[in-house]
Amino acid sequence: MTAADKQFPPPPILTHPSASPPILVTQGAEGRLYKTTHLLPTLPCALKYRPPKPYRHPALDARLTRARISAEAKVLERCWREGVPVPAVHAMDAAAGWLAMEWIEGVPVRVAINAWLGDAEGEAAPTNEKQEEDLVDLMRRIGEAVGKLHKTGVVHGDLTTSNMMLRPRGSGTPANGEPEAATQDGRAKALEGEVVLIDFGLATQSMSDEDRAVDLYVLERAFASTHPRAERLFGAILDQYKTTFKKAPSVLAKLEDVRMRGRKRSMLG
Ligand SMILES: Nc1ncnc2c1ncn2[C@@H]1O[C@H](COP(=O)(O)OP(=O)(O)OP(=O)(O)O)[C@@H](O)[C@H]1O
Repeated sequence: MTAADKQFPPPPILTHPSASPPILVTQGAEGRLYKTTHLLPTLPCALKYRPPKPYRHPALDARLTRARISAEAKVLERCWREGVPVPAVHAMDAAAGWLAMEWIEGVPVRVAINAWLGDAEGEAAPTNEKQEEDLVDLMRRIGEAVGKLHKTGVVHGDLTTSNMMLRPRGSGTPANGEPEAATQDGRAKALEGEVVLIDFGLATQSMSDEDRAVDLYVLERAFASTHPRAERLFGAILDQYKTTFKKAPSVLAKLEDVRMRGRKRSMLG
């Protein structure tokens, strides 16, 4: 048990006899993410728990936590209903600060891309056009997922390749959960799978071109800094976004303005 667990023990749902012993996956400033099971010991689930914040007034803290958990669940449910690739919501108790959702197998897209590109410190893995097509294909799947999200009237608020999972199709999950990139065969397979968007903690319902353009801009900036070697391929995401979402042209025009503002800001320091 960590010091944080001692201060605010995990919610009772995690110690219910039907749950498997929870594994703490991440501990962020706002919350913790556990891997456990829900209802059946064979049904893995991701449980997001927002513990009380001792520095906030308890009444305000309770209200904020409840509102955030409910908002995240509502957005996820809306996306799920409309066929956007997101984890399904299994259960929640907003007042107790937790949300249980489908566990997505696979690795974050960030990890898959960087493993495929080769160790950032070392030499870039050699690629020919045919191999590069595998990466472009993944970029298209990202563009499609974001296009579907925006079509639904949701903006994510923190689009990065860490907030997308690459779920292997069928049951071909690598046993250790690591991306397969060591062999040529593994390398080809490392980029296969379905892109699933996660972490809707900052998501909002919005139909505005400006909000959608900012969502794309955040992704563009994050992509350039996380995958500088693949930055020149970012256009494939936007091309597929345009194919998936019919209102894309006005969003992409706005994206030009947002980029311009970004450049001005960085010139001013
Ligand atoms: N449904 C899921 N299935 C599998 N892994 C998940 C799932 N949700 C989250 N994860 C893993 O847990 C990590 C943290 O999750 P998430 O980003 O939602 O939490 P957080 O950053 O603490 O949330 P917030 O930004 O709302 O405070 C993710 O990067 C991912 O590796």
